[in-house]
Amino acid sequence: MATFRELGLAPWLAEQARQVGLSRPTAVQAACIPPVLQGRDCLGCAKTGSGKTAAFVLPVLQQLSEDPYGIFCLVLTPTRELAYQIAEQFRVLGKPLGLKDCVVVGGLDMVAQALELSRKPHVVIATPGRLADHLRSSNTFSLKKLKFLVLDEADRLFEQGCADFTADLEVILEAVPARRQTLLFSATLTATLSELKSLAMNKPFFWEAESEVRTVEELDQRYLLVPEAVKDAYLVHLIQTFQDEHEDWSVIIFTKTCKECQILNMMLRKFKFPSVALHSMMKQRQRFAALAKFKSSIFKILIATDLAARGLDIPTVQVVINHNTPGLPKIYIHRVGRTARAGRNGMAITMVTQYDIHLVHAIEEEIKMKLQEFSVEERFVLDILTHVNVTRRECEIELECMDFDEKKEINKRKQMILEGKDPDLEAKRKAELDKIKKKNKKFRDKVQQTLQEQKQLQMKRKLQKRMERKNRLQAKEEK
Ligand SMILES: Nc1ncnc2c1ncn2[C@@H]1O[C@H](COP(=O)(O)OP(=O)(O)OP(=O)(O)O)[C@@H](O)[C@H]1O
Repeated sequence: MATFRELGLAPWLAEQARQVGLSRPTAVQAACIPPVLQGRDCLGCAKTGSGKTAAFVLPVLQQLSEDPYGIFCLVLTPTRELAYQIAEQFRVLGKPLGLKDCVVVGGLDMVAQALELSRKPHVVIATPGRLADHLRSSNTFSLKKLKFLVLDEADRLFEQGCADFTADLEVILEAVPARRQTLLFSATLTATLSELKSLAMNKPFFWEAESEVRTVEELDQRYLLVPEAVKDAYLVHLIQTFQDEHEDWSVIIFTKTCKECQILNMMLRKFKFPSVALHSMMKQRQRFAALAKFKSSIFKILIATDLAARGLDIPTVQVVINHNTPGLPKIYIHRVGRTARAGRNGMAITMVTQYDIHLVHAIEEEIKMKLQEFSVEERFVLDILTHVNVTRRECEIELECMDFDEKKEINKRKQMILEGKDPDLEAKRKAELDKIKKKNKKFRDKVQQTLQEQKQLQMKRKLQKRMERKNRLQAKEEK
């Protein structure tokens, strides 16, 4: 593999990379840095933890050092935590340049951000929502001279998931010049490739790591078949085992909802495990504080929603536990990619209930490999089952007293107002939709019931006939 110098990076930058521990380029860096330096657009698809961030940070810094002006580069990324992580990479690698960066994310003071933007930072790292808000509301900065537009986790930015960035991206794309270099990176680009290609029109260079399997070799991928009702007892047992068997351990547990995340955190704390929660219903300062505590290994367990599924680079994470089987294989790939990064080993354990088997098959099909079973001595789980279930119920009651659901409702309304929707009108629409759904369900149930009854009747008749035939035969034999 070539050196950073051979890829075309300046000596100062190659030296800076070496000093921060990047001695030789990874495959995605070796493939993407030269075309980016040549001025081409780039779409890079490489596995989790393979160094995609430096694959765009390094060439941007090199070009910036040659011709520094205004806001030179804009990086968009789906989560606030990820924005800070990328900014950190720009800072450490761009230290010799005296790089000025600005992070623009939601949940923090907008005025302070507007001031920072007006001071023309070299690089802006932003989540789409907040940057679009700034563009809509102020004219203190311009993106018109931008040289680079980077979309990290590019497929997520264009997905219409629970956070839909489409409207905000439209505002941003209006504000950036058409003549620019566009760089798109993700571990899962392929499904959204055609949409993304329309953004990168400057002799786009597409690179995808050559590999049949979509996850890294160093990752040991397991599943644990558990009945829904005893899931938490298995979880407590797993965590207890890690704690007992390893000196230095660090685990991320992914949950389906914010509420589940909060309850599990409360529950694990009651069992005296050092855990912190990370989900979108927490205040931004709490989110950063939780992540900092986990990164510094003060707390060994991070319980998170899919907010933490993409991009977060915490080298100490040895195990990822999926408390629910992810509904989409893509989410699975990103979640388990929080461990086994940069050549390290790691393990992912996915809890699978009787209702999730089809999801596991979809995951296996996508990643092109089979998950292995993780075995647990069930008697240990049985020993703690009642205690765990009672503790969980206590936590649920505590959370109900904290009006968690009510807060969620308030947040939802706030979000709708921000999106220009009328919450009451939306609620009315939803109620009407629910009514129709209920009616349809009632009809379906009735049809189902009738079919069932007919089936039972047929069975009964069949049985009756069989009995009659038997009786007749018996009577004949007796004669
Ligand atoms: N050339 C290199 N040599 C050694 N380590 C590297 C090199 N490039 C990057 N790394 C390290 O690898 C780790 C993962 O890098 P990075 O976060 O960029 O991965 P990624 O491909 O963006 O992953 P994800 O898809 O999860 O976002 C980081 O800790 C980073 O410092």
